[in-house]
Amino acid sequence: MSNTTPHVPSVGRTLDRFIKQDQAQFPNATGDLSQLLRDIAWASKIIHREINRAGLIDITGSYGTHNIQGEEQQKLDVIANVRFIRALKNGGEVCGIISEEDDDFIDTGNLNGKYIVAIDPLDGSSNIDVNVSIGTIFSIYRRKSPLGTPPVLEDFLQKGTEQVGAGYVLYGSSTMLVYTTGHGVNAFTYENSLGEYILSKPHLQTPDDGKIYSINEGNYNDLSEGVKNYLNYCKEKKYSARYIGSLVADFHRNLLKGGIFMYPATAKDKNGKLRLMHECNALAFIVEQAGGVASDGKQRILEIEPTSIHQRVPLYIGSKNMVEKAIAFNP
Ligand SMILES: O=P(O)(O)OC[C@H]1O[C@](O)(COP(=O)(O)O)[C@@H](O)[C@@H]1O
Ligand SMILES: [Mg+2]
Ligand SMILES: [Mg+2]
Repeated sequence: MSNTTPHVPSVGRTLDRFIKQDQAQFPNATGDLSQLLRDIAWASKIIHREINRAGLIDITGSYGTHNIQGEEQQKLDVIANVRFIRALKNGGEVCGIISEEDDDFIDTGNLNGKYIVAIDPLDGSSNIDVNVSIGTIFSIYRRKSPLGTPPVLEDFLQKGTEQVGAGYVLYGSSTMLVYTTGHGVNAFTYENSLGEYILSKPHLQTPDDGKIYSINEGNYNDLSEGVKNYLNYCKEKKYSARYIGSLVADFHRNLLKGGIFMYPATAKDKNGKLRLMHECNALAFIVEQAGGVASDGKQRILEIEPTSIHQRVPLYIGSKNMVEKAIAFNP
C-alpha cells in the first residue's frame, strides 16, 4: 500500500470560514458585522433558489404596483425585498433599512442593532422575465443615533465614505457574492449542491485600462456633447460596446475585464437614473477597493453628501484611466 496521500483538490474556503478568519484580524471585533454578512448571504441563497425556478413558479411578471421611483414593481422585486428585510430583521444586527422598493426608511425594531443597511433587493428588473443576469446590491453603515433608540433619518443619509461594508450578489450563470469591508474585495461562488459560498476570486483588482464601454446608447440624443465626444473616442479606439441592462452584471464584467460603465445625466433624467444610496455607493466602494474609480462626472461618488433616500446621481465607474478619460471630456 503506497503511503503517498492522493492529491484531493480542495473545495476552497467557505464564506463562513473566510468571515471568521477575517474577523480574527480585528481584536476588537464583536462579530456583529460578521453575522450581518451571513444574514445577507442567507437571504441571497433563498433568492438564488427562487430565481433559478423563475420560469416554473409564479414569480414572473408585474406585481401590479409602482415604487417611489415610478417603476412598475416586478413580483421578484417585491419577493426579494420581503426576503432581505425579513433576514435583516431576524438577524438582529440592523436597526434600520432603506430599500429601493420602499418609500420611507424601515425601523426593524432592533433598537440595539448597530447597523444600517441600504439595499437594492433586485437589480436589473427589466431582465427578470428574460433569463438574463440580475443582482442584489447592499451597503452597510454604522448607525449615528444612540443604541436603544429607534433609527432616525440622519442614520441613513450618510456619505459613501462612511460605509463599513458593501457588496452585490450576481445571479448569473453562477451566483456570486462579491463584497468588501474596506480591506480589499473578495468574490465567492455559490456551490449549489453544498449550499455554500466558496471563495473563488480573492483580492480582486480591476485593470487600470480596458476595451469595453457600457452605456444605453438609446439615450444618445439626450446625452451631453461631452459624453457624445467620449463615445466617439471609444469608437475610434475600437472599444467593444457591451450593455446587459443590469447594473450589477455590467459592473461585474467590467470589474474583471477592465472597462467603463456610464449612466450619465440625460435631457430627460437630469441626475441620471441610478440611486446613490441603493446602487452607486456600494459599487463605488467596491471599485475603489479594487483599484478603480467612481464619479458623478464632477466628484467622487463616495464624497457626495446625500440629501434624500432615493436621490439619483450620474455614474461613471470602472477602470481608473478610462473613467478619468471620460471625465476629461467634461461629460
Ligand atoms: O433600461 P435602462 O434605462 O438602460 O436602465 C438600465 C439600468 O436600470 C436598472 O435596471 C435600474 O435598477 P433596478 O432594476 O434595480 O431598478 C439597472 O440595473 C440598469 O443598469
Ligand atoms: Mg438597481
Ligand atoms: Mg432594483
